[in-house]
Amino acid sequence: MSFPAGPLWLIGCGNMGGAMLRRWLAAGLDPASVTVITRSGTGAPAGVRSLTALPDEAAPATLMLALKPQQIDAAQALLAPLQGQPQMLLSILAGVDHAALSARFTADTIVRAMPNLPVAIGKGVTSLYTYTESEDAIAAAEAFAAPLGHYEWIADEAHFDAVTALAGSGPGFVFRFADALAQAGAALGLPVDQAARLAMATLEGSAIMAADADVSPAVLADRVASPGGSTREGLNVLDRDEALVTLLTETLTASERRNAEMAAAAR
Ligand SMILES: NC(=O)C1=CN([C@@H]2O[C@H](COP(=O)(O)OP(=O)(O)OC[C@H]3O[C@@H](n4cnc5c(N)ncnc54)[C@H](OP(=O)(O)O)[C@@H]3O)[C@@H](O)[C@H]2O)C=CC1
Ligand SMILES: O=C(O)[C@@H]1CCC=N1
Repeated sequence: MSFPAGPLWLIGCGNMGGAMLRRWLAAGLDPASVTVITRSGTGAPAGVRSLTALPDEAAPATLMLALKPQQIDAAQALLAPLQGQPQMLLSILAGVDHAALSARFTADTIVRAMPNLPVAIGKGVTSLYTYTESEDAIAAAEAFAAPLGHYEWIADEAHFDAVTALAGSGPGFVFRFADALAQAGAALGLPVDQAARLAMATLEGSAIMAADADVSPAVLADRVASPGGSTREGLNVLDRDEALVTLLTETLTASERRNAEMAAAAR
């Protein structure tokens, strides 16, 4: 799948915008077609035009908002003099909904995308949402999403904050789990660096195996747990009163609520 024709401008290019752009460049996007606009003029990959103000040029084919949700008003002010309108406005702003975007920006098509950090290695998850039924616009959005890893369309925008909590923030929770696993090993007396290495390699192998398996992670967990053995004793702790499920439900609920707050602030 090739990238849509025409220029791509990014407003903001930090942790996430930078990760996406670097992946696109690695997948063959022409750096000469890309412009990054930030306040500091930093963060753009080599070969990409980096500006601190809107250029005196016609609107690009694709305009991506990659600054913080709290910076949406600054983006609106920056883009006010834009000449014409982009074919696609791609927003990765957590929480900020289609209505808030369309009240501030004009584009042939507005697409919300919620990536996660592993897009940097082409193993990300990107959730997409749009009102449009234009096949060309949908194909253009998918052309940007495909090099990033797994992507799917979310049918109901009301689910977008939950999707953001699960997959957008998810790597943060998984990284924290990896750290906790290592800390728990160290608490049992293992050298700290060895516990960290073992935890990370265990997570890597388990994630790859679960992703490729034809059975659920729950079934795989039971395969690790020999009857009467030690894994079952550990699983009993995680399963007692659904402790882990309860903790993660609370975790996602808190993130989802924050996304909703940011959405409300942007309306
Ligand atoms: N980090 C993640 O894992 C994920 C983030 N997101 C979303 O991605 C967006 C960006 O997050 P993240 O990359 O982490 O944030 P960062 O703080 O790393 O990056 C923000 C970028 O916006 C630029 N910026 C800030 N203000 C302006 C402005 N007024 N005009 C132009 N550029 C500006 C910053 O550069 P400068 O300061 O030089 O202007 C910087 O390049 C957020 O909306 C977030 O919800 C979505 C999914 C996952
Ligand atoms: O923390 C945030 O607000 C963003 C949204 C998903 C991941 N990072």
